[in-house]
Amino acid sequence: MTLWQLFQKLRPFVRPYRTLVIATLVLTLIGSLTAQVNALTLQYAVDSINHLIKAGQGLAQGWHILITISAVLLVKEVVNAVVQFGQKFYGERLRIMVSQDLAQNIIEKFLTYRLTFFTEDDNQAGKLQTRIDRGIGSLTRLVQIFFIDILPLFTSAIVALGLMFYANVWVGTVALCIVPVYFWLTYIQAQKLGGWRRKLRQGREQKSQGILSIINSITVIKSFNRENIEADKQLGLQKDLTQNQMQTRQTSFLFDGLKTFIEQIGVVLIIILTAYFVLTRQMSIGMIMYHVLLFNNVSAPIRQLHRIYDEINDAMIYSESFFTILEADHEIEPTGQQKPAIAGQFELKQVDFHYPNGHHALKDISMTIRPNKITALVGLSGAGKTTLISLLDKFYLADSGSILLDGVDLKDMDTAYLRDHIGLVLQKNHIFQGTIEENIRYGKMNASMAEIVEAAQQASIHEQIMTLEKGYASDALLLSGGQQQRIAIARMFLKNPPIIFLDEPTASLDAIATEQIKHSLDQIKQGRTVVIISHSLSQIIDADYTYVMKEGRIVEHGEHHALYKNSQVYKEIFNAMAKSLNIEKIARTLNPDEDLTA
Ligand SMILES: Nc1ncnc2c1ncn2[C@@H]1O[C@H](COP(=O)(O)OP(=O)(O)OP(=O)(O)O)[C@@H](O)[C@H]1O
Repeated sequence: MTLWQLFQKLRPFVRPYRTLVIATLVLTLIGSLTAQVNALTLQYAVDSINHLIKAGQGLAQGWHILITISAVLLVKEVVNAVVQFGQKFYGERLRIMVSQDLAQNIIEKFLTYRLTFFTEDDNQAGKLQTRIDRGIGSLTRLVQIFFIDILPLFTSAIVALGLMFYANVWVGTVALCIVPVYFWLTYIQAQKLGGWRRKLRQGREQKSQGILSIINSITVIKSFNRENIEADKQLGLQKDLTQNQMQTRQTSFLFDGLKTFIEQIGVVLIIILTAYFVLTRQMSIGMIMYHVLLFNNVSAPIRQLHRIYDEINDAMIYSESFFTILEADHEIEPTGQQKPAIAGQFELKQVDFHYPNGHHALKDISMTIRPNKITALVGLSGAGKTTLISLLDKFYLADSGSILLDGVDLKDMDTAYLRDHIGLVLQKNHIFQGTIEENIRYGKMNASMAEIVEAAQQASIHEQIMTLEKGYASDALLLSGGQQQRIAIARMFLKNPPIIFLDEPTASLDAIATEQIKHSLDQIKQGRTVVIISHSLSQIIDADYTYVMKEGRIVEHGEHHALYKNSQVYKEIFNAMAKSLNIEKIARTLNPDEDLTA
């Protein structure tokens, strides 16, 4: 991306703050004029005093000069203070507002993206966050650099150069000739530093990632006694970082020295040239100070050039990936228009699905999920059960074949409408940062407290919530895994949808909680379309109809008894589940007197 393209992309974000931009520009112009006042005043002071001395006059006649200088400098300082404050304040305000809009825009945008976007390798949680953070950081820095650094400094430099040319073409030309040398040195410096600075940043990121990883894996590290290995890993990173820092500093100091040298040569040349004009009576002596101070204003922005160059380069790199995310319109979740009355009958016809990484997860799936019935999906790990539910919820679209809900193709159905009618409880707990109340309310944003309590009671978690000091205002993330799962179930009770997908809803619960929830789930299953994935015998037996999946295909289906009698895979899985439960021993424990072999 070129700088011009970058500015074009930033324009819509800056446009709403036109007044701020204009105010900053006006102040910048005033600032660049006041920046030249010192040079003018000093020239006036030197020439006037020189004139007095030549005329044999003293302090008595010079008072007015001192008063004029003091008044001019005082007014200039006051104006300058106001201008600088306004300029920094408006510039900073602009930066903050643009940063806020960029952040909000990208969040609003990627919330509309389909699930495949989030499962792409480049968009994993940490990576996506870093790309967004860095993008916003560098883009707002660019706005800041432009309005707070570049614009005032360069305007002042151009005005100073103009004044030098106006005073004398030769002096102006000397000042102008120094600029390309400076530019060239800065360019080389930025080139050399660019790579190292990037490595430095990467090193710092790796270091903080490393610390994070240690904190996250502290239990494993300690249980394996691997503290020394982890410390050594960090030492390696630290050494690279230190070496990089030293190299960066070395180069910086070298070039800073070179640039100061060139700048001083410029100053000396200007003094010599102006002195020549003074001695040949073409200029007054005050012009020496005048030119030196103006030249200082010319070289000031160039001194910062390598930093600015570097930051612009960074901004271009990071903002590229930021805008890739922001402009990924092809990732926007597709939606149809239809909003039919939902009875809850799914019809799948020859559905095929590949994940974005190419994994063929569903193959030629044809099945019917009936309303008011419980349909179980059974299969070994990785068979494709969760994937199938994801397609029913339109998280992914089938590659081929069709999925109909009450006769309407899911592709033609309004996606938000569809999801309003589906309740999803997954095997992983989905608890947001916040209170228990907020977490349950997620199922129905305008629910009353009474409804929330009722939902919690249905999910058998109310009593436990009441034992907490803060009750429903307690931090939901502090609950145990089982309790969190029941909060998720309460959320679904509150949503009260006609279709329910349960993906191992009791997998993380203890036996008693499972039993309590089983009762609640039995209640909510009434009169709805329920699809349940479970490795629990009792839940599978309860299903009205069962589909058995293997390696992405439906291999068997039927009602429990018939299926068990006539199937292979189902029988195998069912027997294995029963065996793992050690049913014989359990039965003997429960009925010690019964002859189990009879
Ligand atoms: N986001 C993904 N990208 C690529 N492959 C995936 C993704 N999610 C799942 N898979 C793969 O698709 C296959 C089916 O996974 P799925 O989660 O549907 O299985 P499952 O039957 O629900 O298993 P389990 O009982 O362990 O939850 C697996 O081989 C899995 O590795």
